Amino acid sequence: MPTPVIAVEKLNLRYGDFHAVRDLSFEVRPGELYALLGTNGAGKTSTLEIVEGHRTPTSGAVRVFGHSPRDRAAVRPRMGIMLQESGFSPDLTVAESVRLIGALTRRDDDAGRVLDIVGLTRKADTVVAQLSGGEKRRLDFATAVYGNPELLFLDEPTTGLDIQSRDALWEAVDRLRENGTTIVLTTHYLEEAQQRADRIGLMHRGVLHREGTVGELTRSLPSHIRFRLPAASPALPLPSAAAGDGTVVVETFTLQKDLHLLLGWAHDHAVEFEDLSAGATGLDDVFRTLDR
Ligand SMILES: Nc1ncnc2c1ncn2[C@@H]1O[C@H](COP(=O)(O)OP(=O)(O)OP(=O)(O)O)[C@@H](O)[C@H]1O
Repeated sequence: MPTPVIAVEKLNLRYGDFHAVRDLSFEVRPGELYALLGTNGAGKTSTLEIVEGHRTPTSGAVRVFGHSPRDRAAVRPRMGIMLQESGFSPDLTVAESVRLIGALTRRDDDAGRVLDIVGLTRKADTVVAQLSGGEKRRLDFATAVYGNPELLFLDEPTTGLDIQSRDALWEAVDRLRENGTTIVLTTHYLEEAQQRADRIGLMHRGVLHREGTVGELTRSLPSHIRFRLPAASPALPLPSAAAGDGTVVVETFTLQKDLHLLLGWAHDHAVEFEDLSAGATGLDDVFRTLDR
């Protein structure tokens, strides 16, 4: 097993009396996209702030590239950070902001190159105060990827972005991954994590509730087949439940087989299913199993 890029062991964080992160342990391996997901207030941002070196834990061990995250000289040049809220100076231009933050990372790059990635070339001379919310997010991303960091933190990167900007952002992430960049992602857009994460850590109330690939997290939950039946249909060949709106729901761990059986039955009985849908279990189903 290669040395992890991030190693977190028995991390605890208290805000006064409030125990926000409890005995959290996880590793992020070289080149993987690790999604730290969870419910509101689960402790994701607090955890990332510690790993990024912005916050001191109450107890526990954190290593980034084998160093303490507080060892700025060793760690900062190797990581790019896209925070949830940007801290740009409103009266600097877009290009000046990139150059300033780029200089702080001590990585070399060209401001024009990263602005091109996020489609902000035409705004290079605009002051930050005049950017839209989505443009500020894109500027955030541009500064995070300045100099192709080995480790990239993306904290809810696509919130407020239109579909073209989202696609452009993920395309840029894909290119970084081809070069071996390790990514840590938090997002509430579960389908983004479902499509892209190599592994997922699922946090709830300060605890790492579950961890694994999407397959590992969803395997223990059934898939659903949903449809409406015309009045006076014969009895179904499978156990089913009725949802409040009259939809019939079949829960199954063998989706393809049961769907085949149902469609064959419908054909034999000349029954037309209305609003038929069949879906594999998603991360959203896993989230719904967490109590509030
Ligand atoms: N500075 C602070 N002082 C006191 N409590 C805090 C502070 N920052 C965060 N908290 C609390 O710690 C908990 C974890 O917050 P955190 O921002 O890490 O959660 P999160 O998982 O990122 O949530 P979200 O998905 O809503 O962004 C929350 O209950 C929050 O209210």
